[in-house]
Amino acid sequence: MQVFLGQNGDRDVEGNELPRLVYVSRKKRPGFDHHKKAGAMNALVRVSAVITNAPYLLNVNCDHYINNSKALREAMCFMMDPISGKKICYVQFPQRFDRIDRHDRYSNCNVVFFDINMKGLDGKQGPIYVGTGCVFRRQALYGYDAPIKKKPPGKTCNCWPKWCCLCCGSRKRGRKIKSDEQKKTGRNREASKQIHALENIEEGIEGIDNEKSSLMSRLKFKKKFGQSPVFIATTLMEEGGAPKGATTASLLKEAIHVISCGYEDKTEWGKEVGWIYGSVTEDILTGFKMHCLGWRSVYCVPKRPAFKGSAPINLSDRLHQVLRWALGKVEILLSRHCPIWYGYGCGLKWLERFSYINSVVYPLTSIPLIAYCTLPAVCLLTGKFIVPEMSNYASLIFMALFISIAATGILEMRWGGVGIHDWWRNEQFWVIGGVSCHLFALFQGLLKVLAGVSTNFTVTSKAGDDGEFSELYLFKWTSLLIPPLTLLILNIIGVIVGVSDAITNGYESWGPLFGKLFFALWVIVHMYPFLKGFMGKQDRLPTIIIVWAILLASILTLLWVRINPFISKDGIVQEVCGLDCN
Ligand SMILES: O=c1ccn([C@@H]2O[C@H](COP(=O)(O)OP(=O)(O)O[C@H]3O[C@H](CO)[C@@H](O)[C@H](O)[C@H]3O)[C@@H](O)[C@H]2O)c(=O)[nH]1
Repeated sequence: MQVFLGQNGDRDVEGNELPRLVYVSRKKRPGFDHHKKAGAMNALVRVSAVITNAPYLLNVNCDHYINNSKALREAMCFMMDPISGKKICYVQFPQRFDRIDRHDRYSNCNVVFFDINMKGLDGKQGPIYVGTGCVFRRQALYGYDAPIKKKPPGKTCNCWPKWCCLCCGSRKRGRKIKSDEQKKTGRNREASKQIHALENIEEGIEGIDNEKSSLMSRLKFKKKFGQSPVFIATTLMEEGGAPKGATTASLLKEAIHVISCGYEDKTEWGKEVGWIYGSVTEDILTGFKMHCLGWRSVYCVPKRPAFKGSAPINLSDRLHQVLRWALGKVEILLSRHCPIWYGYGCGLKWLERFSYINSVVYPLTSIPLIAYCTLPAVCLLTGKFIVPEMSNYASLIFMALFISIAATGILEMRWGGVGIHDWWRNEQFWVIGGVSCHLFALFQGLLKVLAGVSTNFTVTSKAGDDGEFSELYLFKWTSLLIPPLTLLILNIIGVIVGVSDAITNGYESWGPLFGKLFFALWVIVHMYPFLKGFMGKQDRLPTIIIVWAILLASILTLLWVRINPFISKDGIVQEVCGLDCN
């Protein structure tokens, strides 16, 4: 751990002490699970509590930077709002990126998510936490319930002195409170318990009360937060501020203690406290737990982007990033924290739950999506049609559904200020990612749950500094490319076979062909950015792709000849073709 910018506290021109920069590098013992980013964040939460104990924390990825010096003040406006501020656990800013290619080929900017979905969630219980560009209330990270709304003045309880603290949720230092929590239910009880425990431990630490109950509370706190009394003391200081009377040297020593390897053993860090472990997308899980405790979050979108960062601009890195996100969601879906069954009877609102469910089940859509992308090619190759004949009534319902989906899309785009180009890129990458990353994530997630095969948090490779976008054209082979490539080739072969079939069979076969071609071409245009990703700068296909395409085409041709070998079941039918061969 190194302290920069004035070990002894430098001062600005007005004599105010300047903040110090403390660089922390965790000890990582081999064979120990350090919980990657979530573990790193938790270590930082503890160190910062011991050194400064600021009541608010800013979290930014290592490849992100502050782009708007006023952003933090905007976040504080929400946090310190006298009416609604106390219930806010975090203020999330949208992720914005530098060095993305002009057309945002792989939908890196995620505009639909950041400008439509997140804004929508802000009207419910708040946006989900996306891992960076987020200001937290420190108390919310300690696994406490959100504060309960104060009763209007007329209804204030007057039962002073005995039960005052328990009923009204206010805290009075030094006053002994009898434990009567059993009478209360749900959140009220939990909040009261915490208040009671806080009272006791505070007294214990200051040496005022050494009774058995105080000892019990202290044990409870150690079980929750670990063995550092200094850290525990800081968790009780809601308004923040460094522990009084401690020297810098002793605080630094304590800071090193709280990031030691085994500090979190047998504590609730990563389970109920701090960043939550158990998923490679620790961010969504952490935010979800806070919403379950009744907190609300806020989405803040200043005109000038608050933070900016880099994104993986080449196809393979982008697919790996999407794979990790989807894998994290499958891990949550199959865990005890799945929003379908976790956290009933607590502070999570129904619509917020619904959106969390939506954000963890989406990898499952890869299965129908693959079927929909394969069927057009199958239809073209076998001559059958994907859509069955429909009655008038069914067509009406079909049209109504289609129109309502389109209308929702248009309205969302208008309200969110999203352009058609961004929307279309999003649609394209949804299909590309859906048939590859989401499918792989589903299998990896199942393997993890059923066979215990662990998953890795690999840091995403991001764009470099060159302005040439050379990385955009970089081709890196990965097995994630196989499913979309196969579907693309299948559909292209389907189109070729369908058209050549129509050419040989004459004028009447063109009509039904158009319907079939429509669906196959729909798949192909969705895959267009994927195809571009293969071409590189020179617009040339790599050899491996040509080999794969030839192989696939040969297999399909052989299969087709086997299934439909140009002869009827009764043997070869000889027809007069009308040409005079002589
Ligand atoms: O062992 C680790 C690994 C990662 N990190 C940090 O985690 C960040 C995110 O990693 P990266 O691979 O760059 O993430 P992204 O692909 O950009 O992923 C997004 O999605 C992740 C999972 O949902 C979140 O953790 C990220 O914050 C969010 O930006 C990095 O910048 C590091 O700051 C660590 O501190 N320790």
